[in-house]
Amino acid sequence: MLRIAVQSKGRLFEDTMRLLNEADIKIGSGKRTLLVQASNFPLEVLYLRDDDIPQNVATGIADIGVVGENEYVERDEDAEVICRLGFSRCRLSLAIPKSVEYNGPSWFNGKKIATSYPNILRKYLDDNGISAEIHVITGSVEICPGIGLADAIFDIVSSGSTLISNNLREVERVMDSEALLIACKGMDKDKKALLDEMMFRFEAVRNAEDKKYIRMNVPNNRIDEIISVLPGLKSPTIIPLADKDWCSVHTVLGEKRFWEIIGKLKELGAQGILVTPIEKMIL
Ligand SMILES: Nc1ncnc2c1ncn2[C@@H]1O[C@H](COP(=O)(O)OP(=O)(O)OP(=O)(O)O)[C@@H](O)[C@H]1O
Ligand SMILES: O=P(O)(O)OC[C@H]1O[C@H](OP(=O)(O)OP(=O)(O)O)[C@H](O)[C@@H]1O
Ligand SMILES: [Mg+2]
Repeated sequence: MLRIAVQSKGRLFEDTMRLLNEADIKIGSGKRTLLVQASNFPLEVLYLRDDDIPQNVATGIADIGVVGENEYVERDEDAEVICRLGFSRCRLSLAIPKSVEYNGPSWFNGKKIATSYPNILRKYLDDNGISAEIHVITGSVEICPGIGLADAIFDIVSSGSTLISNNLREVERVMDSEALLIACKGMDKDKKALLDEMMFRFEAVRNAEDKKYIRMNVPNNRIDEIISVLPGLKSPTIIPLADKDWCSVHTVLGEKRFWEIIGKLKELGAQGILVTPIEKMIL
């Protein structure tokens, strides 16, 4: 049985549960139960505060865990990164009161900076030869300059709206972050096999994420031209229609050039173009 540490509530919870759900791993929603077993996969979920996830994984209390890169780097625990998950994207930045003039990182010399990430901040200050005081606070960091607790802050920024509503402006972007899947080093063979199975499923969902399955009717005399604009997996599927002059072409399109390719297909005479999402894709 593999044990995964998941944030019990907060920003990471829903996307982590969605990931497990997409891999067809079913977890009951036993409210207030902190250890829940999946009904169709040898996995149990240990719900924790995100701050505690790196240590619990490093010490093998949980075999794997989902945690923000910011927390993983801050805790500096001996767990390994298995993959980047692409959600909970944010950054750790330095911000100062918006009316104050800023002349570069040396501005922070002699200043007091409030943060929940003292280790990452200390490293940044040392790397840049800045001598500043760090005031550690576990939440509501953005309020600190406004109440005279600090001159500046170092905290998570995503849309920037929390900074704006506290009259702050971002001046240095120090680190980008996203959710990570981390694992205990030296997992045994059986657990490693379960992790590989989970990774295979995640991969199948991820491969399909920005892809669409498209079907269209095409006049036979334009098939070669149509195929030349399609970037399909190997080559498109072509199915004859009852009308002998037409056929149905099926393929997979990425979202990036989707509308450009659809435009070309229409120009080349494709009709009745159907677009459907793909749930999983095994390459
Ligand atoms: N505004 C945001 N946009 C995107 N990602 C964010 C944002 N705020 C936080 N995150 C990411 O989500 C993680 C969890 O954030 P959350 O605010 O739920 O943490 P928390 O309050 O420390 O929760 P806990 O109670 O588990 O300690 C952060 O460590 C960060 O990686
Ligand atoms: O740039 P923004 O989009 O405004 O996001 C940044 C804010 O989001 C997080 O807080 P959250 O909203 O999760 O509340 P919390 O302070 O209770 O964790 C983080 O601590 C910042 O305060
Ligand atoms: Mg936390």
